[in-house]
Amino acid sequence: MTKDELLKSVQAHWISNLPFVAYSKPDTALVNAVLQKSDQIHYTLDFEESGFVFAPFNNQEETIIFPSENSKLLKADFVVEAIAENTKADSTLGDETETSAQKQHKVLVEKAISAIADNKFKKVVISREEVLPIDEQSPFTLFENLLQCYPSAMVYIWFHPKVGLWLGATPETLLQVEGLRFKTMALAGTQAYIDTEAVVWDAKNIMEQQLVTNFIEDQLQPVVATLNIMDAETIKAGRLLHLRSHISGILKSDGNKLKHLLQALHPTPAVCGLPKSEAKAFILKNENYNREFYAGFLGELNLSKTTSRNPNRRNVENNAYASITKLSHLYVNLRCMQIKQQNAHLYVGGGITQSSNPEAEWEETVNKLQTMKRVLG
Ligand SMILES: C=C(O[C@@H]1C=C(C(=O)O)C=C[C@H]1O)C(=O)O
Repeated sequence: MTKDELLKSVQAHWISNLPFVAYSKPDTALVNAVLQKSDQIHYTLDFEESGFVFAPFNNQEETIIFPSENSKLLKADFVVEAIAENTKADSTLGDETETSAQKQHKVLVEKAISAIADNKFKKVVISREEVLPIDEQSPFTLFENLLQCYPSAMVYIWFHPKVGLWLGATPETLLQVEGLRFKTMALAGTQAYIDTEAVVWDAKNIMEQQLVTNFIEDQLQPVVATLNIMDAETIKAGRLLHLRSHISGILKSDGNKLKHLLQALHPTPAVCGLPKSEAKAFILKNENYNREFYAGFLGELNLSKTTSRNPNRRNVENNAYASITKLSHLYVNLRCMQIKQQNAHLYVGGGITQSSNPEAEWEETVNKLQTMKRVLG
């Protein structure tokens, strides 16, 4: 199946008002689609089912799943035709809108800095929503633009008639598990990409990313048999740079319940703060909008992968040794937007610590918003 054929099937599903997701995982030339056969909303409670999940930021709320058994799965190869990333002009808003949004954001950042000074918490991620008209653009054109622009991101378009239509290109893995092996990352710290990845990071960004690494380490320690944490490295995501530490290891055989791992990790201080419950309470009370699925997570849950222990021996006896491994690849829902009527609702945030500067934090959100604005044309 070609990418165009896949997208045609997905669009037909959309026109029939049925739930679907189409996505491409980082650095793969493959688009997948999951087409749910009815418009029912299924929730996962124990993360034991197989399917595609879409979880809100607020971990007290339920996670939607398109169960594999109720869905049709499609796959197609595609070729990234050109890196269109630098070809589109940045769009800007009128001054007036920008000024009031800017003021509101800075007031909230100042409030967060005061709360940190009062020892209420150490870090909190403050975010905002920006609404832009999209005129007649089809969400599928936006999805194709995202695929072209961000081959190293998890790019998706997700729809449920009772929930909404979301698109994104996220650089952040929440958790990958294959059998007992797992991978995650501590991603935080941001600066604009200006021609080079060989940059120096200031103490604020280094500390911000270290807090995320420490949190993940503490949360995983009780459930892992081995844990490897790599040194932080600079990575490019669109026209931004972040600090990232790869974290991997092997889960204890009795500690691999995904539900518990996800409860331990989500939401990480990369999108919420530290300590988690205090930061989350501050966000829910003070942000000027509802995050819904922004800073939640999404991806494949418990897909089956059959591995033969000895692929060279094609005999009957060998089949007895084939084993089924469960595979989950989950990503944090960042650099995303929701389409409502003819508007795109863009979501963006940044980590606030004691040494944050409100003006610089505003600029950071403006830079991050370009990831989505670039594909809006
Ligand atoms: C919260 C976002 O990004 C997160 C926050 C970052 C930061 O504060 O520097 C960097 C990467 C992400 O972990 C976002 O893009 O909205």
